[in-house]
Amino acid sequence: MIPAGHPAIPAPRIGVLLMNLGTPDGPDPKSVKRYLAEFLSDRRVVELPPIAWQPILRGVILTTRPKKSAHAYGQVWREDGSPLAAITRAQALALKDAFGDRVMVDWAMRYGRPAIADRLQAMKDAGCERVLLAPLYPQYCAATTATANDKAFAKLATMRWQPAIRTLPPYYDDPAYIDALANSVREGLAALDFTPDVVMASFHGMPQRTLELGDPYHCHCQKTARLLGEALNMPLTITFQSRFGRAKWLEPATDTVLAAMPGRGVKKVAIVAPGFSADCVETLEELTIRGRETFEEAGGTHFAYLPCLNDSARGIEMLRSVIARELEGWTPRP
Ligand SMILES: C=CC1=C(C)c2cc3[nH]c(cc4nc(cc5[nH]c(cc1n2)c(C)c5CCC(=O)O)C(CCC(=O)O)=C4C)c(C)c3C=C
Ligand SMILES: [Fe+2]
Ligand SMILES: [Fe+2]
Repeated sequence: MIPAGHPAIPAPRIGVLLMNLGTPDGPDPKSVKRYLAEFLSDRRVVELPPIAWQPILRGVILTTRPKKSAHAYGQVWREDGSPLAAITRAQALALKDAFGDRVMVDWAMRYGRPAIADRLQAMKDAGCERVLLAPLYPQYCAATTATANDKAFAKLATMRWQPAIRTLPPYYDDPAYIDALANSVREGLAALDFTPDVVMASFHGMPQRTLELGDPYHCHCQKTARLLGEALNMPLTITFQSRFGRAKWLEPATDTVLAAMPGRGVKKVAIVAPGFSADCVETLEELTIRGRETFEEAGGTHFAYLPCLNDSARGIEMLRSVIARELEGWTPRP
């Protein structure tokens, strides 16, 4: 029995915390510098000893890149903020409606705001005794999935009374994800006023060394592209974008392929970015703006970028189904 005067124990709730990468607070060099300093100091992202890396980061990268990146962000910034943050927020709201009162859905960013630690605390304060951490990356990468989970676990390490925790596994080959992508690409292609010679699947890159050290990201991307191609019944050209730094990154590089295709007679291209759960600076600026320029300057005549699943009805239904499966058995106590 609860003694008189003791606060009633609230009904146990389930929390789902969507976690994405993070983005600057504004499209200005100062905000971008703060964001990049945190992001690129993460040893899951740049796997170099700090004593070698920090002088390069502080001396060269943070004095040159923020201005260039701020320009890129400025070209895609929306009235409601950074596309990545606005879309992740919209995904959380839509999933909240989909799950109803039983589940508290919230969102947080690995770098910047809203912080994972704050949102996890808010879930605990709201009575969530069970929390699913959901890194929104279909393909597992230590630099994205693991570091988001690490950040949540670091907060849990400070809690006396932790909620029970599960993490969302990567869903790169989940039929719900492949079907949603295939339907979205089919619809996108049908709406074009041209038939592409090539459909490209561009994934974010990572250093080649990371693959050699055992990161499954490259294999996950390959499998997603194979299954998507099979579902669409068409060959896809897989490429890796966003190369950073001097080390060798996964190949073939998206920009190199775009520059070479027109010379080989490929003048019409459509690009999809299946590794991004939300459109962001990497898809909206690097692919849609710079990718198009590269392709057209090389002689390409038709270019289309097909959007990510974002908070579309089929994107939300896909997320709902992969999340719901991980919540099984977590029915509230009577
Ligand atoms: C989807 C998976 C991603 C992987 C894998 C990844 C690895 C990775 N990224 C960098 C460096 C940068 N990435 C940047 C932006 C960015 N990266 C991802 C996703 C992955 N990154 C997203 C969703 C975004 C967009 C963020 C946004 O605000 O819209 C940037 C910042 C932009 C810029 O200055 O160009 C950098 C830098 C490294 C080194 C890396 C290594 C494994
Ligand atoms: Fe990145
Ligand atoms: Fe980029």
